[in-house]
Amino acid sequence: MIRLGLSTRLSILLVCIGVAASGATGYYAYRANRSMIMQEAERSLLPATQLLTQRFTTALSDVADDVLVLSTMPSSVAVARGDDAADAGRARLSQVFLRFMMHHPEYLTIRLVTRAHHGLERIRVERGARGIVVVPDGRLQEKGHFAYVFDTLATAQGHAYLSPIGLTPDSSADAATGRPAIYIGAPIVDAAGNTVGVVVVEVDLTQVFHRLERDSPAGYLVYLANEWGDFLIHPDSSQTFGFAHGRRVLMQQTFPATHVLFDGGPSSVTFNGEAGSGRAPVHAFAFVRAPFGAVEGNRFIVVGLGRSLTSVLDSANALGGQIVRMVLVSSAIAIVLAILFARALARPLRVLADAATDLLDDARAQRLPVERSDEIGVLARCFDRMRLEIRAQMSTLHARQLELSHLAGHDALTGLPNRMRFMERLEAAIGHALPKGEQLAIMFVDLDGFKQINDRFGHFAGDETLAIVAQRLREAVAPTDLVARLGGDEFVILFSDERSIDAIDATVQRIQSALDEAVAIGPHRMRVGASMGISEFPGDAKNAEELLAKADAAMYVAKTSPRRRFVRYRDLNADEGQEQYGSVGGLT
Ligand SMILES: Nc1nc2c(ncn2[C@@H]2O[C@H](COP(=O)(O)OP(=O)(O)OP(=O)(O)O)[C@@H](O)[C@H]2O)c(=O)[nH]1
Repeated sequence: MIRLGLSTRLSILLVCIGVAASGATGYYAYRANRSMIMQEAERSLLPATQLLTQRFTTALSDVADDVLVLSTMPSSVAVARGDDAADAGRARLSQVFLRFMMHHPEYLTIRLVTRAHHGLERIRVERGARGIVVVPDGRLQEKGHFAYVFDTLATAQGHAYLSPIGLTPDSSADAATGRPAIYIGAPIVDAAGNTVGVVVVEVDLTQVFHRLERDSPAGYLVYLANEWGDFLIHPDSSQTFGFAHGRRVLMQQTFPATHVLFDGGPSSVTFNGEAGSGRAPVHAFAFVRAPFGAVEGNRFIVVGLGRSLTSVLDSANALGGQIVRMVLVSSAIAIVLAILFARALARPLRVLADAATDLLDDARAQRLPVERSDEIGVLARCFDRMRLEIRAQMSTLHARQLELSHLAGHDALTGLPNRMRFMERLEAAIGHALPKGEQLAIMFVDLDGFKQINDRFGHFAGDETLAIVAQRLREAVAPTDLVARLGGDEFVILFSDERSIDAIDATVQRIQSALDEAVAIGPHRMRVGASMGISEFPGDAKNAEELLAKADAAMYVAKTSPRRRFVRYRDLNADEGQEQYGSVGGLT
């Protein structure tokens, strides 16, 4: 598995944070901008809807004004009362009605209905297939059972009655069967204050609706519903006047957000398609409830406008694209900065780690950021102090180790290598000489009569003597030769250099001369003799132990010989008088 360094991991972390932060910022900026644009579109839609509503109600008010004018004409009162002189007046009034019909193509009928005779029509002018006609008396009907008659009769003087909007029945004007229509009526009140009849105008709303749609901005969807929610205007005409075809298509079902308008809540509501209307999410909607008519059961209408948000959201989407580019650029910058920052942070740590890896490397230690004033600087300074202390401790320890090692391999009294160190050096020398076929020799030196010095002058004098002998032996041999003390009064010398081997006899002479010189111990002067035995590699032995034993044996022969101070081991077998050295017979 690849192990990532601190710098890499820190870079990845910072990059992730940077990219996530810029991405989240961009995303929320886009969302906020989009919802702001949509809310603005909804808000701006509301005044347009209110204006449209006002136009619709104004159009109906104009009709109501006409009706009120007609109902207050003196001839209307006379005709409604059925005065005998009214026939002439009725003819004139019919003409007035006719003219109103001519000026208002949306009027389907204008009726004057008397209260008497079960609401008998006294005048009816209607728009038929053959144009506007005054209906002859024979076709006039009793209308007292129609709501628009008895509701208008119940309406106060000076007020107009507006019927619910419905489709014109078959019995209406021939040319307008099945069209959206409304009855607007006003009571005819005589001088005594009695309501004697009504004037009712039947209005074809098709043209009003068309005008509303025409007046609304292009591309807008127009909706109109009655107080129960039945669509009267809908972009899809099959959704309108469902109640007339035995099915209800209700605004509050199509747009659940409009429920509040029908439940007596606020008089307007705005939302967009994303607010759960079930419509395409690319539309903003505004719906306004407006009072309509004055009679119970005929209370209000709801007008709505829908606006496509496609063009509005285009700018949001353009901004979204720009945000994506900005996020990409800022992410790239974040990546570069994160890498630089992580490296800058990790570099001093790496220097610290390098210095910690090798405490003895001064070049690495010199790169420590000790001059920094931050936490890393504090850490570096602490580390540098610790490093110097460790180094000092290590030097001390090393010196002690060397001392111990020296003590372990040297004799404390004479300072010469001891037996153990001598054997190591001898084995090493044999190992070196063996493959090269070289020679080497050792000399065993044992003092004569040393015990007497101890006994006569004390142990201290013996020690002094041993130290002086060691010094003289060292001076008597070549620098390449190794003098060691085996213990007691026994010394040994290793000759590994070829010239030293050749000059052994001369060396023996020098040793003897050196030892013959009296040793001064305090006021006393004494002589110390020595017996020497020499063995050679590879002639006498093949290994260190054997070589030493044979030098010892040769020395022993010399010690026991009354004439010889030194003996070569190789000479022992050659000597015929081995019995003369019988004490070494077992050593060979
Ligand atoms: N002062 C002193 N005496 C030591 C030391 N080591 C051993 N000795 C003594 O050295 C003496 C050696 O005895 P021997 O081997 O009989 O010595 P010698 O009298 O020279 O006899 P030969 O070797 O047989 O000639 C003993 O008395 C030891 O106690 C030492 O470090 N210092």
